[in-house]
Amino acid sequence: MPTPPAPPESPTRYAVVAHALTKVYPAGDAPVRALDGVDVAFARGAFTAIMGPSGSGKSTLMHCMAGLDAPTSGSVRLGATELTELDDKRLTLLRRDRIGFVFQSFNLLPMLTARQNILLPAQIAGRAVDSDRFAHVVRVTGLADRLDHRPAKLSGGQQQRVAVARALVGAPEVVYADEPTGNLDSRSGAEILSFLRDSVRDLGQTIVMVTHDPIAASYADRVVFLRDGRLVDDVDHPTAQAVLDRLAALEG
Ligand SMILES: Nc1ncnc2c1ncn2[C@@H]1O[C@H](COP(=O)(O)OP(=O)(O)OP(=O)(O)O)[C@@H](O)[C@H]1O
Repeated sequence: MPTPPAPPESPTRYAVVAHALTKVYPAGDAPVRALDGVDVAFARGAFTAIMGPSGSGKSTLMHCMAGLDAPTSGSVRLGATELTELDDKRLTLLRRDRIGFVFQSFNLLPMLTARQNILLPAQIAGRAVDSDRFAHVVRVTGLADRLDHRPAKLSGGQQQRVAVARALVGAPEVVYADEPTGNLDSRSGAEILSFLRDSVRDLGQTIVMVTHDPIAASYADRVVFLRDGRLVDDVDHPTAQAVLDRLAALEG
């Protein structure tokens, strides 16, 4: 079935727009519909969390929106670019040049210093880093006196701060954070979430975060909820309690 085009306002108000997004994993007689017609738009300069019960499709949605996985049907736009029309090579370039990533497992290169890790994506892309932005990101993440340390000499919280700085320094159109506090103690996790929130407020960054944690979600401007591959709820200015209540309702 042909997919209707994404809404025309997407290049301006929204950083990312998914329309009628469906992902089916073949599994013999019982294929899994991980996404089942999702329509969602992520506003520029906003921090949005994606939540839902285990298996509801959160990771699949993020992977399809980030060009890491191809949907079965539907459309994903980053700005004015339709991701589903791009071949693998162009998707790789788009991820490199226009998207930042923060993963649960930090994903730093152990032989490089914090500074080298932060600058690596720009270096690979042959892109100059704005020195004011670098200084700002280093200052807000509190890494100024750690820049010459290798990851093994940094705590988990500091390593994740490096990963956040790396994602932010190139001012990507969107940063996807996948359980960014999953490996951190609560104090380090709160710091990382504050950096993410501040980067939205101070730098106008757009962030989309998958999380299981209602407290983490309460740092976001908005939480969208998935169940069985469908978008079923949406909360603005969430409190941890409001998120817990919605999750309980979804899981009940
Ligand atoms: N590569 C795959 N092959 C087959 N099925 C898959 C694959 N990846 C995900 N699925 C299935 O798709 C559904 C959605 O999975 P997904 O990982 O997106 O959910 P999730 O909400 O992120 O889950 P969790 O909170 O447990 O990480 C699940 O039923 C899952 O088993």
